[in-house]
Amino acid sequence: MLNVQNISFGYNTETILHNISFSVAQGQHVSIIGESGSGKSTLIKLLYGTYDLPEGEIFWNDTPILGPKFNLVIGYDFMKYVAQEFDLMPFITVEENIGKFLSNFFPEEKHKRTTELIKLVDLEAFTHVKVKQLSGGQKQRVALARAIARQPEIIILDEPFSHIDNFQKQTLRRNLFKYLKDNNISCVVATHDREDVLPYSDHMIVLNNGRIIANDTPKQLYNNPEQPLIASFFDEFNTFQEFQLGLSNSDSNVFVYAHELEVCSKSELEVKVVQNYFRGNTYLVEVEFELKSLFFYNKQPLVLNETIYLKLTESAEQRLALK
Ligand SMILES: Nc1ncnc2c1ncn2[C@@H]1O[C@H](COP(=O)(O)OP(=O)(O)OP(=O)(O)O)[C@@H](O)[C@H]1O
Repeated sequence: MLNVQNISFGYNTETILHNISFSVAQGQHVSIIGESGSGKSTLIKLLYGTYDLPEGEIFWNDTPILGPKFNLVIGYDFMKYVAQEFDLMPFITVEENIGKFLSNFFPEEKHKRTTELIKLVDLEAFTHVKVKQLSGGQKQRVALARAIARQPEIIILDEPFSHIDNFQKQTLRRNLFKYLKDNNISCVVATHDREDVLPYSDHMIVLNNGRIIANDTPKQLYNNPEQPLIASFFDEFNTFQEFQLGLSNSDSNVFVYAHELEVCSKSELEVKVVQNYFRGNTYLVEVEFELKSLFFYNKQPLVLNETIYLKLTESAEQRLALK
C-alpha cells in the first residue's frame, strides 16, 4: 500500500502542492488528472523520492520514501518510474535496454523475459535495433517494458502514451494495464487522457492548483461532476442552472454533457444554430442560448441560424435525478 500523508512541496518559496493525502492499495490503478501546471508531474516525482519532502511523509508499506538527502541513488527496487523524458541507453539495442536490469546468471530466463516484454509493447520488429534509431513513441515503449522487467510492486507513470499515435495507443494501453492488473502491480498514472482513466482506474485524483479537489471512482465523478474542471475532463459539457432544465427552482449549476442534449419539437430550451463541427460519426453542433454557447451532438449538420428546441436525453434525466 502506498500511503501519502499530508505532503506539501515547492521548488522555491512558492508552494506547488498543498497538503496532499491519498493511498493506493496493492494492485490498484489510480490516475492523477488536472490542468497543465496543476502539479501532477511534481507529485509523481515526489512519490518516487526525486526530491526531499519539507512537509508530510510517503510510505510504501513500512518503507518511507525518502529523497536525495537520504538516498545516494534515487528510487527503490520495488518501485519503477517512467518519466515524460525516458532515460534509455541510446547505443545499445531494444533487447539490451529492456534486459539491462535482469540478471545475466540465467541467460535463458533473461531471454524469455525480454522476448515476452518486447511482445507486450509490440516491438518485435525492433528487437535488435539500437535505441538511438527509434522514434519517440518506440522509445516510450522500450521505457515502459524496461520499467516492468523486474516486476516492481508499484509503477509510476507520467503521461505514458504521450508519444504514441492513436492507432497503436489503444492496444498498448490495454496490454500494459491488463498486465499490471493480472500481476497485482499498483499503478499511479498522471494523464490528460480520459481513455487512460475511464476503463482502467479504480480511483481518480483531481488536482487543481496543487490541491486535491476530488478523489473517487471514475464512474462516480463522471456521473456527478461537481466542478467544470471534472466535467471537461470527460467530455464537452454545458453549464445550466437547475431551474432552466426544470429540475428544481434552484439556480445551482448543473453540468450536462454534449451527448445528453437532443433536438425536440418544442421545449423551454429554444436555441439558434451557430456552427456544425464534423466529428466522424456525428456533428458537434454549437447553438446560442441566452447569449451563451451550448454544444450537443447530432447525426446530421443543422441549418445555420435556424431556431430549434433541445431537451435532455432520457439517460441524462436519469443521471441528474440520481444526483
Ligand atoms: N524544476 C522546477 N523548478 C521550478 N518550478 C517548477 C519545476 N518543475 C515544475 N515547476 C512548476 O511547478 C508547477 C507544477 O508543474 P508540474 O510539471 O508538476 O505540472 P503538471 O500538472 O505536471 O503539468 P503538465 O500537465 O503540463 O505536465 C508549475 O507551475 C511549474 O512551472
